[in-house]
Amino acid sequence: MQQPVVGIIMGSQSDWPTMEKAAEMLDRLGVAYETRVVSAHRTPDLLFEYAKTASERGLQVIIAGAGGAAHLPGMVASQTPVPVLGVPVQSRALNGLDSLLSIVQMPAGVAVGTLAIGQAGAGNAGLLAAQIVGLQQPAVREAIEDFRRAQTESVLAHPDPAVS
Ligand SMILES: Nc1c(C(=O)O)ncn1[C@@H]1O[C@H](COP(=O)(O)O)[C@@H](O)[C@H]1O
Repeated sequence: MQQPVVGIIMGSQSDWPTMEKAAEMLDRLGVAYETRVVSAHRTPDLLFEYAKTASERGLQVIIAGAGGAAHLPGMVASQTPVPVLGVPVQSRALNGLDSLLSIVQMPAGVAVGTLAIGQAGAGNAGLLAAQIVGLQQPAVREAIEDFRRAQTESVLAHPDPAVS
């Protein structure tokens, strides 16, 4: 098995239906990844250990998804030089607006690249992670170009909606 270069982490097992979209994208683009449940609130020691060892373990990007009081991406970013992409998971109470604001409003000096709420954001986090990894892996760059070509062809294959 290939050494993972992307870490997909999430605050709870309940985030997996969202975060699996990131995994699916990485599978499609041929990028090796690992998945873990890590929570700033419920498993703080594990969070610190995960973030502090990420770089030496070969991770090049971390995708962190969390919902509600979503402190996970920011806390991970504070403990590693590896770039962190944050995915706001859609919460039941506030539809993910709470998650989005928690992740996007980082203080200056600690960066998290924030994606859109929910599955679309998770898929795009996978794509963006692959683009970062692709800077050093030509095969991944080619897979991204193939993906884009297929996407364009699929849009063009559908007829335009009729105007009545
Ligand atoms: N936001 C966080 C963090 C964190 O930021 O560390 N840990 C768990 N959670 C979030 O709590 C929500 C509910 O979790 P449960 O479904 O386990 O109750 C999840 O969306 C998770 O990401």
